[in-house]
Amino acid sequence: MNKESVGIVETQYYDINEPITLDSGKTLEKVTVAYETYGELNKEKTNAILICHALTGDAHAAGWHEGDRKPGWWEIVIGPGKALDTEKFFIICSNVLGGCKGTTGPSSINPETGKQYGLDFPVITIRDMVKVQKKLVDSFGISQLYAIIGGSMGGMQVLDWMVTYPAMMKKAVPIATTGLSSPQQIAFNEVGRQAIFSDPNWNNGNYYETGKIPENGLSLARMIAHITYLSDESMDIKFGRDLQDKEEISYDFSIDFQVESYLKHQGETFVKRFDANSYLFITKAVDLFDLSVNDSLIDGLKEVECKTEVISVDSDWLYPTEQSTELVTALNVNNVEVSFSEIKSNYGHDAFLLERGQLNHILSKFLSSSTVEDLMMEKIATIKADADVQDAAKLMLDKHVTHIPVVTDENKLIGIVTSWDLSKSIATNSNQLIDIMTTTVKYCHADDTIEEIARQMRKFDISCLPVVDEDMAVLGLITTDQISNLLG
Ligand SMILES: CC(=O)SCCNC(=O)CCNC(=O)[C@H](O)C(C)(C)COP(=O)(O)OP(=O)(O)OC[C@H]1O[C@@H](n2cnc3c(N)ncnc32)[C@H](O)[C@@H]1OP(=O)(O)O
Ligand SMILES: N[C@@H](CCO)C(=O)O
Repeated sequence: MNKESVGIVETQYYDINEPITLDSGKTLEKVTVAYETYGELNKEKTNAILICHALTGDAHAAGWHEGDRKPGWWEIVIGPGKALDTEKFFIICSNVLGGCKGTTGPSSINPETGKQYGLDFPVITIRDMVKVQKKLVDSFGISQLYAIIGGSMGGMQVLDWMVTYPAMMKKAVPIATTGLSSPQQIAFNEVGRQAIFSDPNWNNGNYYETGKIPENGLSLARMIAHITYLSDESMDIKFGRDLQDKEEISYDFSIDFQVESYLKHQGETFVKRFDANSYLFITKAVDLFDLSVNDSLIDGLKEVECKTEVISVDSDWLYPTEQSTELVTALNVNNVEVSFSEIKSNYGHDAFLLERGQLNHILSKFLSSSTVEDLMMEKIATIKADADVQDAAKLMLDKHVTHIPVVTDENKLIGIVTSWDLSKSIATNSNQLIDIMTTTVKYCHADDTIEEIARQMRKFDISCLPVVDEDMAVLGLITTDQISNLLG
């Protein structure tokens, strides 16, 4: 285990205690979500980052499960000192709805029958996966994520979050992905599904009790898909035309080339870790993904509010760079603050799982906070000047805060009341907020730099500043604790 790792971790489980209505109109009465977290959630709950996994990933993004020979799938970027620095951020990653690694999916028990769902599991969409993730995020009491990040199908979830819950994140990073699945992407998924359907062991999805799983079909599906995750160049570098365990070609249909052996290995290891029915449902969700409205991604992304970094891979022919630049264009047209990076790699699509240096560089640059807007708490408690001191005290206890901006009916800042002011009220025996609140209140703007306001806060020895717009309307609060937490 290397010293930048989060170390030994365990998957946890969250039961959603209400039915989930899906895009199809069907309902899942009971959903369990498998998830892992790394790092600490700060007391303002402003440092959470949600990681969304790709097609066959799971909640185990970083660290080690006891006894495993490999760490989580994104160990290269998650951990102390890495881009997703667990000394600053609270990282959450959950297994998707429909998966087979702890979250409810076709291999889970259907409460209505007491048997595995199989094909009785409803068809799900990326939005349904996101809906389930939102319930998990809500369960932590997080009202806004600092960022949401994911590659491939994980990038689709990121984009869906940006559209469905636009105020739920400050920053988003969709990687090696698309706003809608192309015919070629659907075609590869369909070939994989047909491989599973054609395996007699698949038995219309009823194989859990027969003990005979559709290994051949699932393995073939993975071999086909795996080719699309590589590039011609990387295959050439890895294998060339080298022979596997033989000096000469054998003129039969046994394995001659290393690449054949490699693909066989990829297929064989995959069937040990993945459920064939999950593969059907999740690839279907990918195929159905389409954020365009009236055939337009510009219309589809018009609700997006957060700062976005779109990342592609130059050798990715499955989710080519053009699909990322289409996203960038659509976000630009919608006045979203968007930046774009193309990873230079010969790995192909899977580069988003492998290119440690470039990913750490791009992600840490994008995630580092430079303006008040990046760090401030939104959706904060405010109070009117005609309230009494007891109302303010109750609000502070309820919301676990020590500073409340005092505002007019139009939400304009006219003062601030702090826990210190409340003690003044006892000393002076005054019950009206107006008598004890501070009216010469210092404030800042969303586009002020963190350095600038940190200097101001030090100079005036204050630990909290209201953030206002040009009309003095309150937008949020920023505290010295948040600044020191997230700047490290
Ligand atoms: C969110 C997520 O995406 S999670 C899911 C990600 N994980 C996967 O997709 C798992 C399968 N995919 C892979 O292994 C991907 O290629 C990656 C990106 C994860 C890893 O890539 P790389 O480190 O370049 O590994 P590579 O593609 O060379 O595969 C190495 C494996 O092939 C095996 N292999 C290499 N050459 C041969 C060969 N000639 N014959 C047989 N097996 C071979 C290695 O022994 C190794 O096996 P192991 O994984 O069981 O240890
Ligand atoms: N190889 C990764 C990426 C696919 O997009 C996976 O299997 O999830």
